[in-house]
Amino acid sequence: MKTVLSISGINKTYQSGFAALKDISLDIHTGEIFALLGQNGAGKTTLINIICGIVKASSGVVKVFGKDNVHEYREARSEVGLVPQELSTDSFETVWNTVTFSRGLFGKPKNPAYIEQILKQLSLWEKRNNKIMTLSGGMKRRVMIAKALSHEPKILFLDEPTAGVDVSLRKDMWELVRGLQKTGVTIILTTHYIEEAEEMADRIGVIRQGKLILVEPKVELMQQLGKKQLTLQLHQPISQLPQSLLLDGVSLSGDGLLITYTYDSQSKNIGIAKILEILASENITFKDLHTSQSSLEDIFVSLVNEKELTV
Ligand SMILES: Nc1ncnc2c1ncn2[C@@H]1O[C@H](COP(=O)(O)OP(=O)(O)OP(=O)(O)O)[C@@H](O)[C@H]1O
Repeated sequence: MKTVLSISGINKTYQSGFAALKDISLDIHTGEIFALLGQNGAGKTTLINIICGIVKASSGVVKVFGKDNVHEYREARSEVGLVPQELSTDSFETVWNTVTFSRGLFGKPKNPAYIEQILKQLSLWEKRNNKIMTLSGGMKRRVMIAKALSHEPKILFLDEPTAGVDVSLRKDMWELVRGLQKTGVTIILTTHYIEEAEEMADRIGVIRQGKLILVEPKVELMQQLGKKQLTLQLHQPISQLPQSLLLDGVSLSGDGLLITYTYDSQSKNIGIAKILEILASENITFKDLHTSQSSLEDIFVSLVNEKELTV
């Protein structure tokens, strides 16, 4: 897999002395959608701003298509588009002028056919002559995307693309991002919404208190998250599990009253029916049984709340 963006050993300590990023290293692959998850203040925007050259790292190296984003700033920056969290456009300008002007800022020659193409792709063509102030919030967000795409970047950063956006617009946005991916753009987005990462991402990174604590392909993460648990509350405590139940995922509580069986739906496991059969054959009776399933949300919350970093 080709690496389009390589981040190594990035640290950022703000002037206030606050260490916002701690030794971040990450490679982004061609054509993937990478979701960076983290709570408020985790460091997501700081990282994106460093990559895009808006904030200076205290140490570390960022390379965009092999170009150092400090020493070869122009080349590196020309490959990157950024849709910032805050909507900032000149309200009195038209959509067309705003997007065209943005392209000019990167020193790219005029290309009306390309601008037309992205405005159509973003369903903004009908509004091309409208002043930005006359557009709805969702349309303004699309204008921000059009601006970010105006100089034909190969990597697009979307910082909280759907913050404060209603459900239907969020779905439209997802469609749009998938469409961009099909045109060969690599996409990195930050989000608070777990479902957004679940829906969109090929890989997920979790950032907590300035540290990148996990990077996983979504499918693998979902398998971890797909864990289920069966809990059996016994009538009588037992001192230890019978030999036939000494299996992976089966455990007994300290008071000998609860047997739990944790399994993941994808992998082979001996099955609930089998466990119940063994219990019956061992004359172990239970008065209650319940199953539970951890969600992506559970895992994420437990990851970001852990006091000490163990990963
Ligand atoms: N210019 C600055 N000076 C000092 N501290 C800053 C500065 N900018 C950001 N920070 C701090 O760095 C930390 C990371 O902020 P950042 O904006 O990167 O977080 P985030 O993960 O994007 O959060 P959110 O989801 O709320 O946007 C926060 O504690 C923030 O207060």
